[in-house]
Amino acid sequence: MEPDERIAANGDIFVHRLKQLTDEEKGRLALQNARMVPEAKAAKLEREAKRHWDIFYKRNETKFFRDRHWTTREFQELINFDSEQQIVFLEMGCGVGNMIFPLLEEGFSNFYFYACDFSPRAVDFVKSNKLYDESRVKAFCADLTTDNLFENISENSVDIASLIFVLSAIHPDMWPQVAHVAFRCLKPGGVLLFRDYGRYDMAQLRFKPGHKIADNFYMRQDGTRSYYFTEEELAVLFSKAGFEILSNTYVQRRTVNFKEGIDVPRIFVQGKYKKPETEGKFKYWSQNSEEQSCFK
Ligand SMILES: C[S@@+](CC[C@H](N)C(=O)[O-])C[C@H]1O[C@@H](n2cnc3c(N)ncnc32)[C@H](O)[C@@H]1O
Repeated sequence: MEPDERIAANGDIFVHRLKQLTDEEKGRLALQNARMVPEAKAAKLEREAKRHWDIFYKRNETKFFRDRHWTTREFQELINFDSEQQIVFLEMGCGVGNMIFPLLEEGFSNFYFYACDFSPRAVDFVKSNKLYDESRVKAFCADLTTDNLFENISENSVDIASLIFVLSAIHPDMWPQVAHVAFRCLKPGGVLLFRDYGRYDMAQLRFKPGHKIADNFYMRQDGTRSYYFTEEELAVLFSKAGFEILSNTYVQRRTVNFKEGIDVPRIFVQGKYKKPETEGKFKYWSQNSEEQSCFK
């Protein structure tokens, strides 16, 4: 497949390419279909999603995810502010705070941080971090597939929100609700920063038969789930929620762990989605006529 060029609402050109599968990789994906997760079990995983993540944090405590030190490099929106300007930041699905604590450490004295997750244990870990300071951070429990975020956050009050490796953990049927919650909490002109797993990332290709729930949606051994996105489906999802797509593209990175001798290529999708200054007035950038017809 040739790289595909598109022009974003802000005039940037994206050059991107969906990973090409080798025959061996196609074989592995076909094998995953041989034994799917039974429907009843998939429904139970959905009902117990919060419990599985809470057990995940009980087992792994704060040791699993690394601090996200790349965020200011990848998301200039975090640093392109007048230092006098007061910024309200919300991390949606914060886990143990691997995004906000590196920012707090770097200063960001004009930021007020909100951080929420539906796992009470994750939120407790955020609150017990030595950098947690109630005058600068508020962590609380919220399920992004419901409205309960608004018990702690007012609508139209957030300048920057983030969804970092969170949407993939949520059932696809619930994504429009999550996108809608993000849209509602942002101020007009506010931006949602997004990163998550990309289609045919090595973690997707590694699943053995017995783990696939639906197309590109899998169950891990510990009962948490993961989806692998194309950039098109994210563009459609967030545009339908009312966002202007500032950027939305595959990024290729490597996961490196020298101690364990690991160095593997990864595929993520990264996006910046803006709530228009005047609601309803935005340009959708897709040149795909089928997708465009969704927005007419
Ligand atoms: C892969 S972790 C990422 C955590 C953090 N954003 C980071 O980058 O380290 C996914 C997080 O999403 C949270 N999560 C999953 N579904 C959620 C939901 N419906 N509402 C709120 N949080 C959710 C999980 O508890 C977990 O902390």
